[in-house]
Amino acid sequence: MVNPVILWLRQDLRLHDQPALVSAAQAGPVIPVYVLDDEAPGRWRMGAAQRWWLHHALNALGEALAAKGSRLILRRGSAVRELQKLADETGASAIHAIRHYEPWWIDAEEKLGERLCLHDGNHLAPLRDVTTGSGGQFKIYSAFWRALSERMPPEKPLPVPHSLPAPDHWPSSEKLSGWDLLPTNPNWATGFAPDWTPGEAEALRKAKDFAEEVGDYPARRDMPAVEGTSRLSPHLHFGEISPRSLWHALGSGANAAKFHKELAWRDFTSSLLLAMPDYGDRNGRPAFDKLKWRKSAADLKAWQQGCTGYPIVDAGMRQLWTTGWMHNRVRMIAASFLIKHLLIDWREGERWFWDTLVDADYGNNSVNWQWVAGTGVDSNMWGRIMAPLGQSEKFDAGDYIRQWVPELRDVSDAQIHDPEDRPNGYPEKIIGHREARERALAAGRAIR
Ligand SMILES: Cc1cc2nc3c(=O)[nH]c(=O)nc-3n(C[C@H](O)[C@H](O)[C@H](O)COP(=O)(O)OP(=O)(O)OC[C@H]3O[C@@H](n4cnc5c(N)ncnc54)[C@H](O)[C@@H]3O)c2cc1C
Repeated sequence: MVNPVILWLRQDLRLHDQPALVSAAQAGPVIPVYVLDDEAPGRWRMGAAQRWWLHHALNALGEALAAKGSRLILRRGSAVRELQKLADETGASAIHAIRHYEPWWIDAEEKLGERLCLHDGNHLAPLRDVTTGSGGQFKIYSAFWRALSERMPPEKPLPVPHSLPAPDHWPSSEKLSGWDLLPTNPNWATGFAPDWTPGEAEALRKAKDFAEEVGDYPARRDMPAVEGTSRLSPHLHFGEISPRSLWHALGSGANAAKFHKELAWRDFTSSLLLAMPDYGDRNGRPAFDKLKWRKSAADLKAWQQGCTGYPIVDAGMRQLWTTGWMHNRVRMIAASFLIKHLLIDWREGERWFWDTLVDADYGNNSVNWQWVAGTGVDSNMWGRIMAPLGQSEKFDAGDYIRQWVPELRDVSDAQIHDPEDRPNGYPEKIIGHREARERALAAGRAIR
């Protein structure tokens, strides 16, 4: 009898280009398992919007595995404990998994020891190998990109194995419905379903469709009113499509060059976590530890609920609440507004995004928040204060605002970015731009 092997699935919920799956299938009968681990990440346990996604993604993966004569085993608790238990129960000889860079996963991987066979596959390149001349992690994206580009294009994606050998006896599995991942009472996710279909099949379909449009990406990616980006971020976060599959789906021509460069940001943020695992909690520049943040529950709530009186900010925050996603340009504007206009600690915004984004990703979220704040190792730009009204006009956000802020539905193009009359109870500005700017600059000067 050949001992089975465990395939430990995390943010790599796919069958195509799945090196851990391919190796496991070559080694023996495969037991695919997903462990819902709310212990290891501590305060970074999966947020509510991600849980909605996870429920549907696991359903889809279970069906895809069943079509191959396999199953998805579900367990809940500490991943290390549950995997050790499962290995003892089944006599599994090894655990195969794709490498991840969140600090809690690195810790779990170390605890599993020699039993664990790790494979690269969720990034464009193995990130421990993309280093500076002195062997450290890059702190600046442009330098990281130069080093990564030398290794591009990435390796060709692996095909789905023809068959998945099943064990003689399947171990027990928990029921997905028992995990209560979907919101009830109230069901705040009713706006998610029209926008999203979690799962590998949809991720691959979207990548194929986007290949037709990728040439327009540079011109359209900053315009929130048009669908000019791939909207693949939650699929990438949950590993329903691998970045190298996506790279190759779009071709290596000049058309896709800008997109490839944006996709590489994902690799950069994971790579930065290797050097600074607590980046989600700690200023990249310690000088900012002394910054006097304002504590205002009322202002934070106004921002979260999209009631700041700045239409572009409010549209973004309402898009986020309704759909679990926000356009990248608007994420920058809304984040800058919280940090600079309201002078509220970037970590408050980061936590809100963590709970409300379907694509919430420890590396991408923390690095981008710190980048906008100017507190990060990759930016020193406290003084860069985005002007929300100017940004709204520049990127032609009128129709986007009308879509997400119904109070302003009938406002003219001339008025939409900063309506003089505030129709239908739309609030006055929470603070004037000039006043906010001066306050933020003064706070920055005080820590010099
Ligand atoms: C304050 C703030 C917080 C953010 N939090 C997250 C987050 O939690 N999760 C997340 O995936 N992205 C985050 N981003 C980055 C970016 O906004 C999203 O990746 C992007 O909007 C997703 O939409 P898309 O898939 O259509 O992007 P596309 O433009 O189609 O890009 C394709 C992919 O490239 C990667 N990518 C693109 N831009 C970035 C970037 N700046 N940083 C890292 N990866 C990038 C993403 O995986 C994205 O899906 C954040 C940005 C800001 C300013």
